[in-house]
Amino acid sequence: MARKIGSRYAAHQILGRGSAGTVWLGEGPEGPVAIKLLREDLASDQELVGRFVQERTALLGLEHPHVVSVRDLVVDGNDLALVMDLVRGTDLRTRLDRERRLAPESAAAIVADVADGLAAAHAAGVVHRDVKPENVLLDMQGPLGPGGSHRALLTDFGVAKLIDTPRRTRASKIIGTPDYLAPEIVEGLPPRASVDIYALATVLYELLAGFTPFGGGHPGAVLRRHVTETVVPLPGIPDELWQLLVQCLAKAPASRLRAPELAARLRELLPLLAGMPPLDVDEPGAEQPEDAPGAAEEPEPGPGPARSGEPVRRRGAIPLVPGARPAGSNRDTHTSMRVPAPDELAGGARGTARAPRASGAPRPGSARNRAAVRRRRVALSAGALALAAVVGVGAWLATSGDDADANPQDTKHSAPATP
Ligand SMILES: Nc1ncnc2c1ncn2[C@@H]1O[C@H](COP(=O)(O)OP(=O)(O)OP(=O)(O)O)[C@@H](O)[C@H]1O
Repeated sequence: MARKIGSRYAAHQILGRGSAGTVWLGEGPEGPVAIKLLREDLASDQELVGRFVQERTALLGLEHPHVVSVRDLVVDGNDLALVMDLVRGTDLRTRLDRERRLAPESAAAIVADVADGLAAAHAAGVVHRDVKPENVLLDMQGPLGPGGSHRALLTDFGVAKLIDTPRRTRASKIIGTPDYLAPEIVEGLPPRASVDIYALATVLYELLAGFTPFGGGHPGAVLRRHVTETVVPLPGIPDELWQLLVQCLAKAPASRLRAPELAARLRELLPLLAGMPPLDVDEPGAEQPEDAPGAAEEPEPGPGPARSGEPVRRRGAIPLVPGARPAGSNRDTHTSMRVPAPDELAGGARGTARAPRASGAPRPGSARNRAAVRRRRVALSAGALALAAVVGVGAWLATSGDDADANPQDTKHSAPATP
């Protein structure tokens, strides 16, 4: 039976669940819609209410074929709901979990679409701050694009922010998902449009490789790698595409391309990439999870294909919403965390990021390598414990809100930013 949402909408069927609520297939006065309904037990949570309002605010007046439009915000008793354009399809994470890696042409076409959506958001003065495969929807009803890919749309502007909000002090809090966080965010600088480019380049790398360039293990180690490590080339990637990736993953924000240029450059590359199969990249170092603090108690594999054909499980993010992980979901969600001090970033909880290797090359986690890994782990454990102490789980969840230009959701104030 349909559930009424306010006076104008009815929710018919669950399409998916996120950390803060459920997305329903619904009906409104103008036809089918998607309705994101805040979980009832979270209705009194000002932080999450702020996210819903923020999403509506950020997208006011933004209409673009590669952005999911928000049509309405409904407040009705305990119900708080965002009414969005319905995208008939799936999200990019689901597709990536299913296929492990995408063909370069398809990956480039999807990322070009998202870059177009970002270009529109940036032109409207909005930085998304949480670009990741979970927040890209694929429209499977529309016509197919290059490489047989579906039109991609950027969604979930719940932590979006106006680009030029003045700020007085260095940020003390990080909002985002560790694997996709630009180094300047980790260093406490204000989020500019270039953070979205870095995150989107990370997504492109992930679509091609099956894992993110700096992900895996303890969140503190992931943050540090963004700042200190350089990305390792993917075997078999065409040089032009690699150069584009490297430029957009530059540590210096000013060196990255802007969104319209990224979209254009990717589209120029499509003929070159046409017909190329997915890259032959095998899983990164199998020793990865063992190095992480607490890894012994958590036998989950790191990024890369999971054992026994299970979907990939990524660690490294602590849900912003306590107890919010949807049943059966292995998704990370965005996180609110403390900015590490410079000396914390300089030291290493772990050695280097996982080096991609061509399929068939010796596995870093093989018996041959295990003794060396063990030796290295002993040497690293002191550093790992030190970093875990300063960037520990408790700190991530209990950050103090002294960020000078924090969003409503950052500081638990309820007033939304206005454009
Ligand atoms: N506009 C939409 N049209 C169709 N399906 C949607 C739409 N928005 C979201 N969904 C579906 O609902 C699911 C949950 O979306 P939601 O934005 O709540 O969560 P998420 O982004 O996966 O996680 P989180 O909110 O925790 O970051 C998505 O994975 C997608 O499958």
